[in-house]
Amino acid sequence: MRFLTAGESHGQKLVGIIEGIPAGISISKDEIDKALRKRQQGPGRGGRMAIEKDEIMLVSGVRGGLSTGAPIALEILNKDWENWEKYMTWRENADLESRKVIMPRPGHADLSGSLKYRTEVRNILERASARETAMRVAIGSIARQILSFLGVTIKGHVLAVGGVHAQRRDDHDFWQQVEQSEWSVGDPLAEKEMYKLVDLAKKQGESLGGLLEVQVHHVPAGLGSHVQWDRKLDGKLAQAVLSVQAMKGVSFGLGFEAGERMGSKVHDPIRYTAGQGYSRVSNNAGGIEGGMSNGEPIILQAVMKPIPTLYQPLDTVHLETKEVVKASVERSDVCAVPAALVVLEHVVAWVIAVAVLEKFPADNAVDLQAAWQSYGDYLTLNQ
Ligand SMILES: Cc1cc2nc3c(=O)[nH]c(=O)nc-3n(C[C@H](O)[C@H](O)[C@H](O)COP(=O)(O)O)c2cc1C
Ligand SMILES: C=C(O[C@@H]1CC(C(=O)O)=C[C@@H](OP(=O)(O)O)[C@H]1O)C(=O)O
Repeated sequence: MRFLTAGESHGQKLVGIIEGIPAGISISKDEIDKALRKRQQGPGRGGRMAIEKDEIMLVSGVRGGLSTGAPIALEILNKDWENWEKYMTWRENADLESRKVIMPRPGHADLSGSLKYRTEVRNILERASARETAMRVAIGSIARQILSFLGVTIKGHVLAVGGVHAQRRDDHDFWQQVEQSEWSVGDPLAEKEMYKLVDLAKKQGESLGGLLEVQVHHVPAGLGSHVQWDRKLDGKLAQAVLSVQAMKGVSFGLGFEAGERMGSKVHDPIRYTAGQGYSRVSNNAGGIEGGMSNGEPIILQAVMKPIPTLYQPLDTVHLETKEVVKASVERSDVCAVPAALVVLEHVVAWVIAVAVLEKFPADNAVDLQAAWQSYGDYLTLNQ
Protein backbone atom coordinates (compact mmCIF):
# COMPACT_ATOMS: atom_id res chain seq x y z
CA MET A 1 0.00 0.00 0.00
CA ARG A 2 1.20 3.49 -0.70
CA PHE A 3 -0.23 6.98 -0.80
CA LEU A 4 0.60 10.48 -1.88
CA THR A 5 -1.01 13.78 -0.93
CA ALA A 6 -0.98 17.23 -2.50
CA GLY A 7 -2.50 20.58 -1.67
CA GLU A 8 -1.62 23.93 -0.14
CA SER A 9 -3.09 25.18 3.12
CA HIS A 10 -4.97 27.98 1.32
CA GLY A 11 -5.25 26.23 -2.04
CA GLN A 12 -8.43 25.00 -3.62
CA LYS A 13 -8.41 21.52 -2.07
CA LEU A 14 -6.39 18.71 -0.54
CA VAL A 15 -5.92 15.66 -2.71
CA GLY A 16 -4.87 12.09 -1.89
CA ILE A 17 -4.43 8.85 -3.80
CA ILE A 18 -4.10 5.46 -2.09
CA GLU A 19 -3.10 2.33 -3.90
CA GLY A 20 -3.21 -1.24 -2.64
CA ILE A 21 -6.39 -1.32 -0.56
CA PRO A 22 -7.78 -4.85 -0.91
CA ALA A 23 -11.14 -5.15 -2.65
CA GLY A 24 -14.24 -5.81 -0.58
CA ILE A 25 -13.37 -3.75 2.50
CA SER A 26 -16.30 -1.81 3.85
CA ILE A 27 -15.43 1.93 3.63
CA SER A 28 -17.60 4.32 5.62
CA LYS A 29 -17.61 7.98 4.60
CA ASP A 30 -19.22 8.80 7.97
CA GLU A 31 -16.30 7.23 9.76
CA ILE A 32 -13.84 9.38 7.80
CA ASP A 33 -15.90 12.54 8.34
CA LYS A 34 -16.14 11.82 12.08
CA ALA A 35 -12.33 11.69 12.29
CA LEU A 36 -12.00 14.87 10.20
CA ARG A 37 -14.40 16.71 12.52
CA LYS A 38 -12.54 15.51 15.60
CA ARG A 39 -9.25 16.80 14.15
CA GLN A 40 -10.79 20.27 13.94
CA GLN A 41 -11.71 20.46 17.63
CA GLY A 42 -10.12 21.79 20.78
CA PRO A 43 -10.19 25.15 22.56
CA GLY A 44 -6.66 26.08 21.46
CA ARG A 45 -7.56 26.07 17.78
CA GLY A 46 -7.49 29.33 15.84
CA GLY A 47 -9.95 31.13 13.55
CA ARG A 48 -9.39 28.82 10.58
CA MET A 49 -11.31 26.00 12.20
CA ALA A 50 -14.43 28.17 12.28
CA ILE A 51 -14.16 28.50 8.49
CA GLU A 52 -13.47 24.90 7.51
CA LYS A 53 -16.06 22.11 7.68
CA ASP A 54 -13.91 19.22 6.53
CA GLU A 55 -15.70 16.54 4.59
CA ILE A 56 -14.25 13.79 2.43
CA MET A 57 -15.08 13.28 -1.22
CA LEU A 58 -14.56 9.69 -2.30
CA VAL A 59 -13.71 10.24 -5.93
CA SER A 60 -12.77 6.73 -7.03
CA GLY A 61 -12.05 3.20 -5.86
CA VAL A 62 -15.16 2.77 -3.67
CA ARG A 63 -18.52 1.51 -5.00
CA GLY A 64 -21.60 0.88 -2.96
CA GLY A 65 -19.63 1.26 0.27
CA LEU A 66 -16.97 -1.33 -0.66
CA SER A 67 -13.42 -0.87 -1.94
CA THR A 68 -13.00 -2.18 -5.48
CA GLY A 69 -9.24 -2.78 -5.36
CA ALA A 70 -8.63 0.23 -7.65
CA PRO A 71 -6.75 3.32 -6.41
CA ILE A 72 -8.85 5.38 -4.03
CA ALA A 73 -8.80 9.09 -4.86
CA LEU A 74 -9.85 11.54 -2.18
CA GLU A 75 -10.52 15.26 -1.95
CA ILE A 76 -11.18 17.74 0.85
CA LEU A 77 -12.19 21.27 -0.16
CA ASN A 78 -10.64 24.29 1.55
CA LYS A 79 -13.48 26.67 2.29
CA ASP A 80 -10.89 29.40 2.90
CA TRP A 81 -10.00 29.21 -0.82
CA GLU A 82 -12.59 31.85 -1.64
CA ASN A 83 -10.62 34.32 0.54
CA TRP A 84 -7.29 33.24 -0.96
CA GLU A 85 -7.95 32.52 -4.60
CA LYS A 86 -6.50 35.82 -5.83
CA TYR A 87 -3.23 35.14 -3.99
CA MET A 88 -3.00 31.40 -4.53
CA THR A 89 -4.29 30.86 -8.06
CA TRP A 90 -1.96 29.26 -10.62
CA ARG A 91 -3.01 31.97 -13.07
CA GLU A 92 -0.39 34.52 -14.11
CA ASN A 93 -2.44 37.38 -12.69
CA ALA A 94 -2.09 35.98 -9.13
CA ASP A 95 -1.35 38.66 -6.50
CA LEU A 96 2.01 37.39 -5.29
CA GLU A 97 2.90 40.52 -3.32
CA SER A 98 0.15 41.12 -0.76
CA ARG A 99 0.66 37.89 1.20
CA LYS A 100 4.43 37.76 0.90
CA VAL A 101 6.19 36.71 4.13
CA ILE A 102 9.53 38.46 4.69
CA MET A 103 9.95 37.97 8.43
CA PRO A 104 10.36 34.19 8.81
CA ARG A 105 8.94 32.63 11.99
CA PRO A 106 11.38 30.78 14.26
CA GLY A 107 10.20 27.19 14.68
CA HIS A 108 8.37 27.02 11.35
CA ALA A 109 9.65 25.84 7.95
CA ASP A 110 9.81 29.45 6.66
CA LEU A 111 13.54 30.22 6.58
CA SER A 112 15.05 26.82 5.80
CA GLY A 113 12.44 26.17 3.12
CA SER A 114 12.88 29.50 1.37
CA LEU A 115 16.69 29.12 1.38
CA LYS A 116 16.53 25.55 0.10
CA TYR A 117 13.97 26.16 -2.66
CA ARG A 118 15.11 29.75 -3.42
CA THR A 119 11.52 30.82 -3.24
CA GLU A 120 9.22 33.06 -1.29
CA VAL A 121 8.32 31.97 2.26
CA ARG A 122 4.60 31.80 1.36
CA ASN A 123 5.36 28.92 -1.05
CA ILE A 124 6.97 27.04 1.84
CA LEU A 125 4.50 27.60 4.64
CA GLU A 126 1.55 26.71 2.44
CA ARG A 127 2.77 23.13 2.17
CA ALA A 128 4.54 22.85 5.54
CA SER A 129 1.26 23.75 7.25
CA ALA A 130 -0.53 21.07 9.23
CA ARG A 131 -3.57 21.67 7.02
CA GLU A 132 -2.11 18.74 5.08
CA THR A 133 -2.83 16.43 8.01
CA ALA A 134 -6.57 16.54 7.21
CA MET A 135 -5.87 14.34 4.18
CA ARG A 136 -3.58 12.08 6.19
CA VAL A 137 -6.38 11.56 8.70
CA ALA A 138 -8.77 10.62 5.86
CA ILE A 139 -6.24 8.16 4.44
CA GLY A 140 -5.48 6.80 7.91
CA SER A 141 -9.20 6.36 8.49
CA ILE A 142 -9.36 4.02 5.50
CA ALA A 143 -6.38 2.10 6.90
CA ARG A 144 -8.16 2.02 10.25
CA GLN A 145 -11.23 0.53 8.61
CA ILE A 146 -9.12 -2.33 7.19
CA LEU A 147 -7.74 -2.89 10.69
CA SER A 148 -11.16 -2.76 12.25
CA PHE A 149 -12.32 -5.45 9.77
CA LEU A 150 -9.62 -7.66 11.36
CA GLY A 151 -10.49 -6.65 14.93
CA VAL A 152 -7.49 -4.34 15.48
CA THR A 153 -8.37 -1.17 17.39
CA ILE A 154 -6.50 2.08 17.93
CA LYS A 155 -7.03 4.57 20.71
CA GLY A 156 -5.17 7.54 22.09
CA HIS A 157 -5.16 10.10 24.82
CA VAL A 158 -3.52 13.39 25.71
CA LEU A 159 -0.98 12.92 28.50
CA ALA A 160 -0.06 16.57 29.02
CA VAL A 161 -0.55 20.09 27.70
CA GLY A 162 2.30 22.42 28.64
CA GLY A 163 3.32 21.37 32.15
CA VAL A 164 -0.15 20.06 33.12
CA HIS A 165 -0.15 16.27 33.26
CA ALA A 166 -3.26 14.11 33.20
CA GLN A 167 -3.56 11.23 35.63
CA ARG A 168 -2.82 8.01 33.78
CA ARG A 169 -5.30 5.19 34.04
CA ASP A 170 -6.25 2.29 31.85
CA ASP A 171 -9.71 1.15 32.97
CA HIS A 172 -13.05 1.21 31.20
CA ASP A 173 -14.18 4.46 32.92
CA PHE A 174 -10.99 6.20 31.90
CA TRP A 175 -11.40 5.35 28.22
CA GLN A 176 -15.04 6.41 28.37
CA GLN A 177 -13.97 9.75 29.78
CA VAL A 178 -11.38 10.07 27.02
CA GLU A 179 -14.08 9.34 24.46
CA GLN A 180 -16.41 11.97 25.91
CA SER A 181 -13.78 14.65 26.41
CA GLU A 182 -13.29 17.24 23.70
CA TRP A 183 -9.60 17.10 24.56
CA SER A 184 -9.22 13.29 24.77
CA VAL A 185 -7.71 13.73 28.23
CA GLY A 186 -9.82 11.42 30.43
CA ASP A 187 -9.00 13.39 33.59
CA PRO A 188 -11.54 16.20 34.13
CA LEU A 189 -9.43 17.97 36.76
CA ALA A 190 -6.34 18.09 34.56
CA GLU A 191 -8.51 19.13 31.65
CA LYS A 192 -9.71 22.17 33.60
CA GLU A 193 -6.10 23.14 34.35
CA MET A 194 -5.17 22.64 30.71
CA TYR A 195 -8.03 24.85 29.63
CA LYS A 196 -6.81 27.60 32.00
CA LEU A 197 -3.28 27.26 30.71
CA VAL A 198 -4.36 27.55 27.08
CA ASP A 199 -6.36 30.62 28.01
CA LEU A 200 -3.34 32.15 29.70
CA ALA A 201 -1.12 31.33 26.72
CA LYS A 202 -3.65 32.95 24.41
CA LYS A 203 -3.73 36.12 26.54
CA GLN A 204 0.07 36.28 26.64
CA GLY A 205 0.52 35.77 22.88
CA GLU A 206 2.16 32.43 23.69
CA SER A 207 1.68 28.88 22.45
CA LEU A 208 1.77 25.36 23.89
CA GLY A 209 2.70 21.78 23.03
CA GLY A 210 2.26 18.60 25.00
CA LEU A 211 2.55 14.84 25.30
CA LEU A 212 0.37 12.25 23.59
CA GLU A 213 -0.10 8.50 23.68
CA VAL A 214 -1.41 6.12 21.02
CA GLN A 215 -2.24 2.45 21.60
CA VAL A 216 -2.90 -0.35 19.11
CA HIS A 217 -4.80 -3.37 20.45
CA HIS A 218 -5.32 -6.93 19.16
CA VAL A 219 -2.24 -7.06 16.94
CA PRO A 220 -0.61 -10.48 16.62
CA ALA A 221 3.09 -11.08 17.22
CA GLY A 222 5.15 -10.81 14.03
CA LEU A 223 4.29 -7.53 12.28
CA GLY A 224 7.50 -5.85 11.06
CA SER A 225 10.82 -7.67 10.89
CA HIS A 226 14.22 -7.84 12.56
CA VAL A 227 16.07 -8.74 9.34
CA GLN A 228 16.64 -5.30 7.82
CA TRP A 229 16.91 -1.77 9.27
CA ASP A 230 14.05 -0.38 7.23
CA ARG A 231 11.62 -3.18 8.05
CA LYS A 232 11.53 -2.62 11.80
CA LEU A 233 8.04 -1.75 13.01
CA ASP A 234 9.19 0.64 15.74
CA GLY A 235 11.37 2.47 13.19
CA LYS A 236 8.46 2.81 10.79
CA LEU A 237 6.13 4.03 13.51
CA ALA A 238 8.70 6.55 14.73
CA GLN A 239 9.14 7.90 11.21
CA ALA A 240 5.39 8.25 10.73
CA VAL A 241 4.94 9.99 14.09
CA LEU A 242 7.84 12.38 13.49
CA SER A 243 6.48 13.20 10.05
CA VAL A 244 3.58 14.93 11.77
CA GLN A 245 4.15 18.68 12.12
CA ALA A 246 5.62 19.73 15.48
CA MET A 247 6.35 16.18 16.76
CA LYS A 248 9.85 16.17 18.24
CA GLY A 249 10.21 12.84 19.99
CA VAL A 250 8.73 9.39 20.21
CA SER A 251 9.12 6.58 22.72
CA PHE A 252 7.64 3.11 23.23
CA GLY A 253 6.18 1.55 26.37
CA LEU A 254 8.22 2.59 29.36
CA GLY A 255 10.00 5.06 27.08
CA PHE A 256 13.06 6.99 28.24
CA GLU A 257 12.58 5.73 31.79
CA ALA A 258 13.91 2.36 30.57
CA GLY A 259 17.38 3.91 30.52
CA GLU A 260 17.19 4.55 34.25
CA ARG A 261 16.27 1.04 35.44
CA MET A 262 17.95 -2.35 35.83
CA GLY A 263 17.13 -4.90 33.13
CA SER A 264 14.94 -7.04 35.39
CA LYS A 265 12.73 -3.99 36.01
CA VAL A 266 12.32 -3.34 32.30
CA HIS A 267 11.97 -6.55 30.30
CA ASP A 268 8.60 -8.28 30.24
CA PRO A 269 8.55 -11.90 31.52
CA ILE A 270 7.09 -14.40 29.04
CA ARG A 271 4.27 -16.80 29.93
CA TYR A 272 2.22 -19.41 28.10
CA THR A 273 -1.47 -20.21 28.46
CA ALA A 274 -2.89 -23.25 26.69
CA GLY A 275 -5.40 -22.16 24.06
CA GLN A 276 -4.17 -18.56 24.17
CA GLY A 277 -0.49 -18.88 23.34
CA TYR A 278 2.32 -16.65 24.59
CA SER A 279 1.85 -13.39 26.44
CA ARG A 280 3.73 -11.06 28.80
CA VAL A 281 3.36 -10.35 32.48
CA SER A 282 4.02 -6.63 31.84
CA ASN A 283 4.27 -4.46 28.72
CA ASN A 284 7.22 -2.15 29.29
CA ALA A 285 8.39 -2.81 25.72
CA GLY A 286 5.22 -1.21 24.40
CA GLY A 287 4.44 -4.28 22.32
CA ILE A 288 7.53 -4.27 20.09
CA GLU A 289 10.75 -6.29 20.38
CA GLY A 290 13.36 -6.75 17.65
CA GLY A 291 11.41 -4.53 15.31
CA MET A 292 8.39 -6.87 15.52
CA SER A 293 5.11 -6.71 17.35
CA ASN A 294 5.18 -9.21 20.23
CA GLY A 295 1.42 -9.65 20.64
CA GLU A 296 0.96 -7.14 23.47
CA PRO A 297 -0.69 -3.78 22.76
CA ILE A 298 1.60 -1.40 20.88
CA ILE A 299 1.97 1.71 23.03
CA LEU A 300 3.84 4.81 21.92
CA GLN A 301 4.19 8.32 23.26
CA ALA A 302 5.10 11.49 21.38
CA VAL A 303 6.08 15.01 22.33
CA MET A 304 4.67 17.97 20.43
CA LYS A 305 6.59 21.24 20.62
CA PRO A 306 4.68 24.51 21.16
CA ILE A 307 3.10 26.01 18.02
CA PRO A 308 5.75 28.20 16.30
CA THR A 309 3.58 31.20 15.38
CA LEU A 310 3.50 33.54 18.37
CA TYR A 311 1.19 36.52 18.63
CA GLN A 312 3.99 38.08 20.71
CA PRO A 313 6.65 37.14 18.17
CA LEU A 314 10.32 36.35 18.69
CA ASP A 315 13.17 38.11 16.93
CA THR A 316 13.96 37.21 13.38
CA VAL A 317 15.76 38.74 10.42
CA HIS A 318 14.00 40.74 7.71
CA LEU A 319 14.85 38.83 4.52
CA GLU A 320 15.39 41.98 2.44
CA THR A 321 16.98 44.50 4.83
CA LYS A 322 18.63 41.88 7.11
CA GLU A 323 17.57 43.96 10.10
CA VAL A 324 16.42 42.30 13.31
CA VAL A 325 12.65 42.52 13.43
CA LYS A 326 9.77 40.66 15.05
CA ALA A 327 8.64 37.54 13.22
CA SER A 328 5.54 37.72 11.07
CA VAL A 329 2.24 36.73 12.62
CA GLU A 330 0.00 34.44 10.62
CA ARG A 331 -3.42 33.52 11.98
CA SER A 332 -2.64 30.58 14.21
CA ASP A 333 -3.59 27.94 16.73
CA VAL A 334 -2.35 28.45 20.29
CA CYS A 335 -2.46 24.75 21.12
CA ALA A 336 -3.32 21.86 18.81
CA VAL A 337 -2.42 18.85 20.97
CA PRO A 338 -5.86 17.14 20.83
CA ALA A 339 -6.02 17.69 17.05
CA ALA A 340 -2.52 16.27 16.71
CA LEU A 341 -3.63 13.19 18.66
CA VAL A 342 -6.23 12.47 15.99
CA VAL A 343 -3.49 12.81 13.36
CA LEU A 344 -1.16 10.47 15.28
CA GLU A 345 -3.84 7.80 15.65
CA HIS A 346 -4.35 7.84 11.90
CA VAL A 347 -0.70 7.84 10.82
CA VAL A 348 -0.18 4.92 13.21
CA ALA A 349 -3.20 3.16 11.63
CA TRP A 350 -1.55 3.52 8.24
CA VAL A 351 1.76 1.99 9.35
CA ILE A 352 0.04 -0.93 11.07
CA ALA A 353 -2.21 -1.59 8.06
CA VAL A 354 0.83 -1.60 5.75
CA ALA A 355 2.61 -4.02 8.10
CA VAL A 356 -0.49 -6.26 8.14
CA LEU A 357 -0.61 -6.36 4.35
CA GLU A 358 3.12 -7.10 4.20
CA LYS A 359 2.65 -10.09 6.47
CA PHE A 360 -0.64 -11.17 4.84
CA PRO A 361 -0.43 -10.01 1.21
CA ALA A 362 -3.93 -9.97 -0.23
CA ASP A 363 -5.84 -8.13 -2.92
CA ASN A 364 -9.24 -8.89 -1.46
CA ALA A 365 -10.92 -8.99 1.94
CA VAL A 366 -11.71 -12.72 1.87
CA ASP A 367 -8.10 -13.80 1.34
CA LEU A 368 -6.91 -11.27 3.89
CA GLN A 369 -9.26 -12.52 6.57
CA ALA A 370 -8.42 -16.17 5.81
CA ALA A 371 -4.67 -15.53 6.14
CA TRP A 372 -5.20 -13.49 9.31
CA GLN A 373 -7.40 -16.19 10.84
CA SER A 374 -5.04 -19.02 9.99
CA TYR A 375 -2.06 -17.20 11.52
CA GLY A 376 -4.16 -16.38 14.59
CA ASP A 377 -5.01 -20.08 14.96
CA TYR A 378 -1.32 -20.97 14.69
CA LEU A 379 -0.46 -18.46 17.44
CA THR A 380 -3.16 -19.60 19.83
CA LEU A 381 -4.46 -23.11 19.21
CA ASN A 382 -1.86 -25.14 17.42
CA GLN A 383 1.15 -24.76 19.66
C1 LIG B 1 -2.81 19.87 14.15
C2 LIG B 1 -1.69 20.86 14.05
C3 LIG B 1 -1.98 22.21 13.95
C4 LIG B 1 -0.96 23.15 13.85
N1 LIG B 1 -1.29 24.47 13.79
C5 LIG B 1 -0.32 25.39 13.69
C6 LIG B 1 -0.63 26.79 13.64
O1 LIG B 1 -1.79 27.17 13.68
N2 LIG B 1 0.39 27.67 13.55
C7 LIG B 1 1.70 27.27 13.50
O2 LIG B 1 2.58 28.10 13.43
N3 LIG B 1 2.03 25.96 13.56
C8 LIG B 1 1.06 25.01 13.64
N4 LIG B 1 1.40 23.69 13.69
C9 LIG B 1 2.81 23.30 13.69
C10 LIG B 1 3.55 23.61 12.39
O3 LIG B 1 2.88 23.13 11.25
C11 LIG B 1 4.97 22.99 12.44
O4 LIG B 1 5.59 23.35 13.63
C12 LIG B 1 5.79 23.49 11.25
O5 LIG B 1 5.29 22.92 10.05
C13 LIG B 1 7.30 23.16 11.37
O6 LIG B 1 7.52 21.78 11.40
P1 LIG B 1 8.19 21.05 12.66
O7 LIG B 1 7.58 21.65 13.89
O8 LIG B 1 7.80 19.61 12.50
O9 LIG B 1 9.66 21.28 12.61
C14 LIG B 1 0.38 22.72 13.81
C15 LIG B 1 0.68 21.37 13.91
C16 LIG B 1 -0.34 20.43 14.03
C17 LIG B 1 -0.01 18.98 14.14
C1 LIG C 1 -5.59 24.72 8.58
C2 LIG C 1 -5.22 23.94 9.57
O1 LIG C 1 -4.25 24.22 10.46
C3 LIG C 1 -3.39 25.31 10.19
C4 LIG C 1 -2.00 24.81 10.48
C5 LIG C 1 -1.03 25.89 10.45
C6 LIG C 1 0.38 25.53 10.39
O2 LIG C 1 1.22 26.44 10.22
O3 LIG C 1 0.70 24.34 10.53
C7 LIG C 1 -1.43 27.23 10.51
C8 LIG C 1 -2.84 27.64 10.61
O4 LIG C 1 -3.30 28.02 9.31
P1 LIG C 1 -4.16 29.34 9.05
O5 LIG C 1 -3.18 30.46 9.05
O6 LIG C 1 -4.82 29.17 7.74
O7 LIG C 1 -5.16 29.44 10.16
C9 LIG C 1 -3.72 26.50 11.07
O8 LIG C 1 -5.07 26.83 10.99
C10 LIG C 1 -5.85 22.63 9.81
O9 LIG C 1 -5.40 21.98 10.77
O10 LIG C 1 -6.77 22.25 9.06
